Amino acid sequence: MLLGAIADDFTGASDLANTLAKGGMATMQFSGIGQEIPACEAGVVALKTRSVPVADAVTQSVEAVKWLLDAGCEQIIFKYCSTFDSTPEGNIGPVAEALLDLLGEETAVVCPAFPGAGRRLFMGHLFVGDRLLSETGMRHHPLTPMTDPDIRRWLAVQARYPVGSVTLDTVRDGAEAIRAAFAHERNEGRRLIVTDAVDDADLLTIGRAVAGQRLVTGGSGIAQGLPANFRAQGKLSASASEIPAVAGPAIVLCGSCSTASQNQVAVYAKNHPAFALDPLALMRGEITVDAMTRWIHEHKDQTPIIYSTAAPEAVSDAQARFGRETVSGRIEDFFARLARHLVDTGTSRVIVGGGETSGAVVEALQLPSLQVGHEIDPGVPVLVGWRSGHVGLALKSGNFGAPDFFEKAVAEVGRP
Ligand SMILES: Nc1ncnc2c1ncn2[C@@H]1O[C@H](COP(=O)(O)OP(=O)(O)OP(=O)(O)O)[C@@H](O)[C@H]1O
Ligand SMILES: O=C(O)[C@@H](O)C(=O)CO
Repeated sequence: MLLGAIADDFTGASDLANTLAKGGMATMQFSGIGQEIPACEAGVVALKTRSVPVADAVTQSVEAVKWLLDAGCEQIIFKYCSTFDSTPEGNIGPVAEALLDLLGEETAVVCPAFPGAGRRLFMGHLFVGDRLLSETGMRHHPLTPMTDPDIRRWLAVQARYPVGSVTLDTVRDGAEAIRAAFAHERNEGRRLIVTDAVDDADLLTIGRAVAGQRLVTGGSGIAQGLPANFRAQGKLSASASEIPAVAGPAIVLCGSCSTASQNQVAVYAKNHPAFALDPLALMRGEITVDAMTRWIHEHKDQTPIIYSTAAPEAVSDAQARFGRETVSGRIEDFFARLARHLVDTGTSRVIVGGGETSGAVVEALQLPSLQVGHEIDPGVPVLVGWRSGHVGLALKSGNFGAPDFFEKAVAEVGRP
């Protein structure tokens, strides 16, 4: 393995794995660490560290990176969300600083931009489409509400060391200019350097500038330019990886409350049986995995969707009654147990909406290694794992995908 990555959630991991696979690297996605490593050039370890306590996120990230280094990785990517999902405590700053220390690097780029999904960084400010981050639905995120679009200021609250900045004018001056700007920031004692990128060409330029740096941090966009650095050194094989076909019943599970997910659920529910999981009923123990499975099996020919997706007011109401972590945990746990029960009773294709939800589901399915296949929509590839048979998956980040994403995913997951 040449290039190793840790991602702070599972959909983020498959988003990054998708970028690396499209860049021509033989790529695997791992759930946690310690398993046997199949032959590959890039490996992305999916963690579930976005919303855990800071110390846990740091420990898990450091352990995973040590495992990747042992596997031979020359460069490490720390992948977080293209909407920089984090809180004033972390976890992006503390994890990035711990990795700098581990890797013996003084600086690392910080660039969440992903223009293909409308995330652009200009003058340190993050935009989603034509809106500042804090003016989008991210303001109401159930776990990491993003209320400040200035990534330099938001990261500075989390970080121990002063935060640096390289703006678009320098990026457009080319890779040498970026390297010089990084050196300047380092001399000023600034270690994490928020770097603007507005289009894919900017990300490719930044990719060239960070060739040879041990740590790169960002959204999946930052990885676009990295395969070329390894190819230029003659280190990549030419063969494309292939995934096996997976036939059999599919299920759609959505625990994401993002604006895009709300629309996608509504579109899918027009033509498929749909069950809205009510968090209050779940908390009262009125919905069981057994009962849900019976309902799903009755409708299995029409590929039903189960969703907890709800509007911000309903989410706040449930959180106010039971506490944010408690209600999130209960919903994630339900989806996880349901997915495991379904796969163990014949479902072979699982489409999940939401990063935390995907993490809970993949962990419950105990799929240590996932092969990365073709792209369904930007940032969402088809994945295939093994649990007493092949299991096809799509893990959709909350805000990714076209309105008809779930319909498309049902058609694409399982296709080799
Ligand atoms: N109706 C609800 N009320 C309260 N919390 C909910 C509700 N539905 C889902 N949740 C919780 O909100 C969180 C949503 O996070 P998740 O990462 O799955 O989606 P997302 O943030 O939209 O996706 P991504 O992280 O990929 O952008 C989960 O912990 C989930 O259990
Ligand atoms: O970067 C993104 O937006 C996604 O890969 C993600 O991490 C959402 O959970």
